[in-house]
Amino acid sequence: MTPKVAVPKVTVLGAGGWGTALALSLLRAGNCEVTLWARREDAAQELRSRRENVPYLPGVPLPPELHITSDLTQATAKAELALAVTPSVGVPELLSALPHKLPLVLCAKGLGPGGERLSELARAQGFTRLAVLSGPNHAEEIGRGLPAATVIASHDAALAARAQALLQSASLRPYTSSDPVGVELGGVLKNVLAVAAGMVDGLQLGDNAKASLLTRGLPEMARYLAWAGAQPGTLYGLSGLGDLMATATSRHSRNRAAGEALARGGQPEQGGKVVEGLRTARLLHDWGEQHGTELPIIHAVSRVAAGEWTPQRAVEGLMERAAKAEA
Ligand SMILES: NC(=O)C1=CN([C@@H]2O[C@H](COP(=O)(O)OP(=O)(O)OC[C@H]3O[C@@H](n4cnc5c(N)ncnc54)[C@H](O)[C@@H]3O)[C@@H](O)[C@H]2O)C=CC1
Ligand SMILES: O=C(CO)COP(=O)(O)O
Repeated sequence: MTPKVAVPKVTVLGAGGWGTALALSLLRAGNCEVTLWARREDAAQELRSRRENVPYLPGVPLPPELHITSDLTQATAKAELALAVTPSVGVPELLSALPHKLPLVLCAKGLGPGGERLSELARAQGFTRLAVLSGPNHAEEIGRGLPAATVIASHDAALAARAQALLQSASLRPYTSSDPVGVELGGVLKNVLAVAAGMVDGLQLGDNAKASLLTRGLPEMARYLAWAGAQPGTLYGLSGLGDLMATATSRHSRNRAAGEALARGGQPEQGGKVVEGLRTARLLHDWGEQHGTELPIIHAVSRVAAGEWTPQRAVEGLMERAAKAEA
């Protein structure tokens, strides 16, 4: 009799749109058993009974083999790997409830309460096996199995390769990277520029304005990434430019839609869905002031999001800056 080979178990922590899409991606890859953890038992029950994530990923069936629980101990007990996919504000609480030996792939695109990288928070809490996953990946498309690429970055090459092997499928192509700082921050900063792009859409300023704004946003991203110690080329990969292109132009992007709503005088956050770029804009704005670093577009988004400037005032402010060379 051939001995039974244990199937690896992977848990996805966070049952919003992105957590659900990643759980489906792991199932499609077919190399592990997958558990999806929801913070609230009523949400877990709803997912189990409807077999659909109606609030966050409607129209995508959840197959019967997807385990769903709100019991964190049960979700992580036998997991060889966990994907942390709550919004960034929920990450500190999640980390404090997890065993430090659990290998973690951080998938949120936001910063900690004091502007820390989420991987910095995790390391400070005692986690040693850490990776980040980021790229041009709208949950609405990945959830439906449309083809996409992403990046899994870690100083722990074996962990990045393992996560890559567990996620690689006909519809998702994960690359590995040894620059977790650059990969994590690309997804964080592009959200702010996506809000700005949404404002351009809302104000109907045209394609030239949007291309100019996004291109001039890149040096702002580069300044922050350089300060954080990222490798310079990472900004121009999938997790930087790639995600910026996807988010700033997509009908799916909550960040872009939030900017559009702000420009039209509406509410930026709708349906309980997280808009990371609004909070990130303020944290980066504060960092820029502290370090004397010019971040004019990020600064403008932060002012508009805080209700301190009108979107028109932000445009004037950007257009009336002193003349300078492009570099
Ligand atoms: N939606 C997308 O296409 C993508 C999202 N991301 C990032 O993934 C993270 C999660 O985003 P989504 O899944 O889209 O969010 P979502 O807005 O679809 O859902 C948020 C989920 O998190 C839960 N939640 C809220 N606060 C929580 C907390 N304190 N602790 C635990 N759970 C909490 C909510 O109940 C809900 O299930 C964000 O950082 C986002 O930027 C990254 C790539 C793609
Ligand atoms: O990060 C994303 C796509 O890569 C999702 O962007 P939004 O949060 O703006 O929807």
